[in-house]
Amino acid sequence: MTLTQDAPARAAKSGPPAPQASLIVQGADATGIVAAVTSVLSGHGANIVSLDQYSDNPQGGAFFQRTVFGLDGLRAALPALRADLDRSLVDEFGLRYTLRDLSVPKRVAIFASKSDHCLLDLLWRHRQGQLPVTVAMVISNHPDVAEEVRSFGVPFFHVPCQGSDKSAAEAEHLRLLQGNVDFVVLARYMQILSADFIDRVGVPIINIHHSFLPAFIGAGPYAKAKERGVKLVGATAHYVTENLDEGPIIEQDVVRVTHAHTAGDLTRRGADVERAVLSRAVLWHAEDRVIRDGNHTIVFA
Ligand SMILES: Nc1nc2c(c(=O)[nH]1)N[C@@H](CN(C=O)c1ccc(C(=O)N[C@@H](CCC(=O)O)C(=O)O)cc1)CN2
Repeated sequence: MTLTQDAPARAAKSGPPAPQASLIVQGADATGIVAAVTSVLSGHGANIVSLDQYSDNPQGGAFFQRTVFGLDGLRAALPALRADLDRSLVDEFGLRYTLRDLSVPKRVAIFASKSDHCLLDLLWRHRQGQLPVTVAMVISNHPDVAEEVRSFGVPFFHVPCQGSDKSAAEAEHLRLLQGNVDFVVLARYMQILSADFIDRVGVPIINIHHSFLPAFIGAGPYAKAKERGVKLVGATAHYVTENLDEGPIIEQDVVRVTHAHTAGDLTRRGADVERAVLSRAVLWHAEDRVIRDGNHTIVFA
């Protein structure tokens, strides 16, 4: 007869849940990193809520880890936590890390042009509480969506951008953003950003491209897809670099189409995919689930 003794039920902590933070670690893989992270966190009385890790080579390559932990008195503890993480992860292992209080949502600026489906989808999801961000503003090179954006209580700025010289528009963008956002989203914004702007804005920029990259880079992908006779159309959310539509991919998806679909049908079917892909990418970025590694990403979704 086997007697089993259930472990005594641990009494759940009463009161509000402890504030949570994300700790993102990346760098050269080595033995002992996980132990170092958990040792620092436990030494401060933190409770690990989730921990995801990826090493790209068992023989020693790159190390990526996302940890979410809860800690009462988190805000006051952050300086001492950083000091211990600096000593352990940076000085001992030569790693990079970010530590962020998840109760402070990232601030995002959304850029749009005439197609408004991705923009309005993000604003609707945000109003529903599905996107843990603060929408700081919407900027568009067309005035069409001004009233709808303002109906969500979000500031709207019309910054015209015609012709090849975009320097005046980009200068105005930088003035509006003025270091007051944590990332930018291009929600079908149809202007190519200069390398100078990308450098000076200084925060990640997420774009939704309306094709399953690397197919059909650039403008008019649905017309190109119809011409090619594809059986799938898709969308790709990626970080923006100066190389058009070639930045690190965050998320993709596709939908089936047939010979009977017109280019307009492809556009309409693709729009649903664009909205879903962009909202997932924005959510994952907002929750520190995406780690950039050169022109690739590691996504702990
Ligand atoms: N530096 C980058 N800028 C932008 C990227 C990028 O990856 N790197 N993505 C684009 C979005 N995009 C496709 O998803 C795209 C937008 C616009 C064009 C384009 O040819 N635009 C013309 C003007 C078109 C117009 O005025 O209607 C241009 O800018 O000269 C191609 C692809 C956003 N920017």
